[in-house]
Amino acid sequence: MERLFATEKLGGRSLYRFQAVTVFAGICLVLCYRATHVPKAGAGRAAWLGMLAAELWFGFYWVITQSVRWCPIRRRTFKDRLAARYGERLPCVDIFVCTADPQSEPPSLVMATVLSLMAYNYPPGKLNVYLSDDGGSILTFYALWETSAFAKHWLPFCKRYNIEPRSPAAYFAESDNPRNSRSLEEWSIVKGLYEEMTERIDSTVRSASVPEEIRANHKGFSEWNAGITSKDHQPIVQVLMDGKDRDEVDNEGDALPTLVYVAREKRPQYHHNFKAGAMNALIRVSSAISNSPIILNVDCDMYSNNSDAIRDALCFFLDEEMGHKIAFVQHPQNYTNIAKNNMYGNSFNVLNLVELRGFDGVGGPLYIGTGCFHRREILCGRRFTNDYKEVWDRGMKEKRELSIYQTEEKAKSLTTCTYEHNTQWGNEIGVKYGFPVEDVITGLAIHCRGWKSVCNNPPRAAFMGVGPTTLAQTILQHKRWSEEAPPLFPEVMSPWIMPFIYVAIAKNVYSAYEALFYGETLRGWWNGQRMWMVRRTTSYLYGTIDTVTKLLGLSEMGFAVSTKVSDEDESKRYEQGVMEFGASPEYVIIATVALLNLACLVGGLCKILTSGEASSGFFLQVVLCGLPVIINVPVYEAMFIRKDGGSMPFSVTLVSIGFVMLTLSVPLF
Ligand SMILES: O=c1ccn([C@@H]2O[C@H](COP(=O)(O)OP(=O)(O)O[C@H]3O[C@H](CO)[C@@H](O)[C@H](O)[C@H]3O)[C@@H](O)[C@H]2O)c(=O)[nH]1
Ligand SMILES: [Mn+2]
Repeated sequence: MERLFATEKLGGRSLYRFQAVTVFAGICLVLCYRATHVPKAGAGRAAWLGMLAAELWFGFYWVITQSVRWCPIRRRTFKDRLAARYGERLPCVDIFVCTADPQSEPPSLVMATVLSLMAYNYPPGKLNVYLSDDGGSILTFYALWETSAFAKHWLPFCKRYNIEPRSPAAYFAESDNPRNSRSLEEWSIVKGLYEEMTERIDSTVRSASVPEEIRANHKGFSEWNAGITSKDHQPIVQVLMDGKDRDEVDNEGDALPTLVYVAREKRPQYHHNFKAGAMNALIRVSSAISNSPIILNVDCDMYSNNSDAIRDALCFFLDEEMGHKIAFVQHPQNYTNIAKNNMYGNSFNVLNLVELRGFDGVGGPLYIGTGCFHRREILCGRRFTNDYKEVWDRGMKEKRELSIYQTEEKAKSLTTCTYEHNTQWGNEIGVKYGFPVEDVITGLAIHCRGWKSVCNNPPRAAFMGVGPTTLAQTILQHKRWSEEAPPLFPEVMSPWIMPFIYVAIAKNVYSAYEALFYGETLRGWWNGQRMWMVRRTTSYLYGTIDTVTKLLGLSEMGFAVSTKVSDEDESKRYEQGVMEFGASPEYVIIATVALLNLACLVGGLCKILTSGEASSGFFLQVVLCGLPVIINVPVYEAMFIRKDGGSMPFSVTLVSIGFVMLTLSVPLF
């Protein structure tokens, strides 16, 4: 039987492999140099030990990171074969969207995501969209209620003109007129309706309350009585559209997807486990309402950009030869709002195009929390066995046994605070608890149970999201995701200098080449290097400290939701590619590191000039300080030149100068 997908090796890897192997050889030589050049006690032994540790660590890092990049693969799907074999006899799909806070995640943005997912090119009766609202907010519920009405215009419009993308926000932002001139009149009507709806949602969110006359329109509003707060409320489950209801049709008389609002119970005395907790509540709520064998989950800012993505994913799951081994199909995270030249290093081209595919070549990519199709059974903890048969017609029943009201009540009982007590939820079942990167750990656990995963990256990206637009947001995100002395180097004329120079140059030149090859700019690569430095000294440091204090039981895990909007000045600077600083400890670290490098460079140059030591091992040290100084130019600008609202606050500059003087005054070894 013809396969539903093809796997191809990514070509052109010989250059890469040459680079990886020779750099590795270089690292070995560097270590040889260390081993044969041990300074006498007192004469820099401590610094020598520090360098040795750093080089050993780098060697280890090199072997680990290169092994997953060794043989990346690319997948291609054959949707025509899927159509020929199955027609519209396709499985039901449940789609989960998570939102947490109407202030940092504006409901109108979330609704554009919801609409894009409802509009998939897929039998609507088989689609079920669930919105989890961890903010438990009537504003979000109101926005979803508006959306259920607008969907009746939007869905037939999308299908008639076969438009892409199907997020109305992204679609109308793309151009001022429709690509298909036949649709002009309808295009204007739908656009008008969309803008009016967005305006109503935004102004309701601004006023922070829903007027009485609107509340009268749907029974769901009555859930919000006076006492409700986002941290203290009963479970709420409201089916806003029922795909199984024959009378529920769009403006053309076609069936509609099911649309459900979910706010799991929250009480201050119970831990809610953030997004992982929301996902597990959704798994159970959906099992009572639609129980589809396939689950797609996206973050609220990740809209569907390719209406065929479900059919694409099914080409993997339904493939006769491999499908039964595949637990999940992960799509890369693409962002629409990447600043010029990737200022904050948030463009993941290389990650998406090399690393996810590299993982795919060795058993499957990680689960990265969004843009991922799972099989329900496997997400719920099933181990791999060769004889497992998926029940593809799950959730297909024409009629429910319970009424909608009874179904909602049952679903509510599955999302109470105590439901999971003394169960395996969050451990063996569902998404794992206790890690800020719940997604990665959950994916690894699935691999440990014997399953494989695949990475799919169709030519038209399946999902598009909003990346962080300020430095603070980026540091925060990466924090969550992670939880000089006497001549140290060989002299310029010594042959020992070769491996040092080779490792440094080959690694960086190759990484720049790779970035260019995958569509970044040189500036973008350069900015990415700066962000690596910033992240290593802030996010990962904080993450490590957090993890250690948590292990010692001194603090608890948190999940700070990243903001999806920024103020006008901030956005302007973001668009112009000007970095945004502020007054908190991470900026002190950034400024101190930058100043220290500058001080070392100046010190080193002075020493060379005054004592003519240019031929000594100092040369490499100066280069090593010089590079970070060049990379840090935007930081010096923010400290000493810029005067705008995003420049480095004077207090931060002052404190970091203090730190630098303190460091330099301590005699090292
Ligand atoms: O208590 C919470 C906290 C967050 N979220 C949702 O989780 C998603 C991700 O949160 P966000 O603040 O956007 O974090 P990011 O760093 O952008 O998320 C990335 O990293 C997370 C792990 O740290 C993954 O879960 C995400 O899928 C991945 O996109 C959003 O839709 C939130 O609404 C909840 O539902 N409940
Ligand atoms: Mn996000």
